[in-house]
Order: sequence, then structure tokens, then C-alpha cells
Amino acid sequence: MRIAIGSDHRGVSVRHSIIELLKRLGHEVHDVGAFDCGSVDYPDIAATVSQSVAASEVDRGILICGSGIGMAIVANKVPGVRAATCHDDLTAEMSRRHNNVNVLCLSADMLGERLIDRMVEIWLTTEFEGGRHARRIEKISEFEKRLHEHDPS
Ligand SMILES: O=C[C@H](O)[C@H](O)[C@H](O)COP(=O)(O)O
Repeated sequence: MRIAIGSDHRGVSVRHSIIELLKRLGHEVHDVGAFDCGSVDYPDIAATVSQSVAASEVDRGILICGSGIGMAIVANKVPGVRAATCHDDLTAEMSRRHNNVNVLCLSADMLGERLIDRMVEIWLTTEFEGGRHARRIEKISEFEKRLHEHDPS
């Protein structure tokens, strides 16, 4: 898969470790930074990764900040993006099976490296179940369209 990945200053070392994992697993990595440990604003990074996913330049996105929360707030503003902050194996798995999440958001401050690696692998390999869940995803898309009709800018 083509995977865009980005972090703010809090997630730099976790991002590097996930990039190593992704490469070992044979994925194509699009690293959008941040490229040093100086303070950056998570909305800038989240917007870049999410727009890349929405434009189908990549298949999936991964975002890391202190809590994983700010990244998800921003990512979910982008039509076509379904982002979730996951904390463990089960949330990573369910985000794929039921929600077809295409942007995984992770906390650099609250999760260990081994757990993160496991969650990323689970998230990359778990298929969307479709069926009734596809109907619900379609409702999200319709809702996005209705919102966009009111403010097409
Ligand atoms: O949801 C936001 C993230 O956790 C950020 O990583 C965090 O707010 C950054 O905080 P600070 O500027 O204190 O490093």
C-alpha cells in the first residue's frame, strides 16, 4: 500500500519507528514530517496527510501527535477521510472491520512502541466487513455531500 505518515513534534520518534516497520512490511511510505523536533502545529500535518488520502494519492494515512486526538479532529474535516484515534489492538481492528477507517491516529505519549507496531500491523491487514457497515459509511458520505452543498468553498 501507499501510506502517508505525519506527526507533530511529539510524535517524531514514533513516526520514525513506524516508517521502519512499514518499509519492512513492503509498503510505499510518503513521509510528510515534521522533520525536526521543533514545535509544529498538528493541523498542518493532519491536513497534508488527509488531503493526500482524500485525493487517492495514497491508500491510507497514519498520524501521530501527543494524544492522537487533535490529528483525528482535523483529519475528519476532510471529506472522504474516516479517521480514528485507536488505543489498543481491538480499536485498531474494529476501526477497519466496521468503520473502514483510512487514517489511523495514534498517541505518542500514551502508547508503547511494541503496542503501536502491533496496532499498525492489525490496522493494515484487517479488511472492512462491508454489508450493513457499507450502508452506514454511505450515509456518512451523503452527509458530507449535504454539508458541502451548503458551503462549497
Ligand atoms: O491533540 C493534540 C496533540 O496531543 C499535540 O501533540 C499537543 O497538543 C501538543 O502540545 P505541546 O505544544 O504542548 O507539545
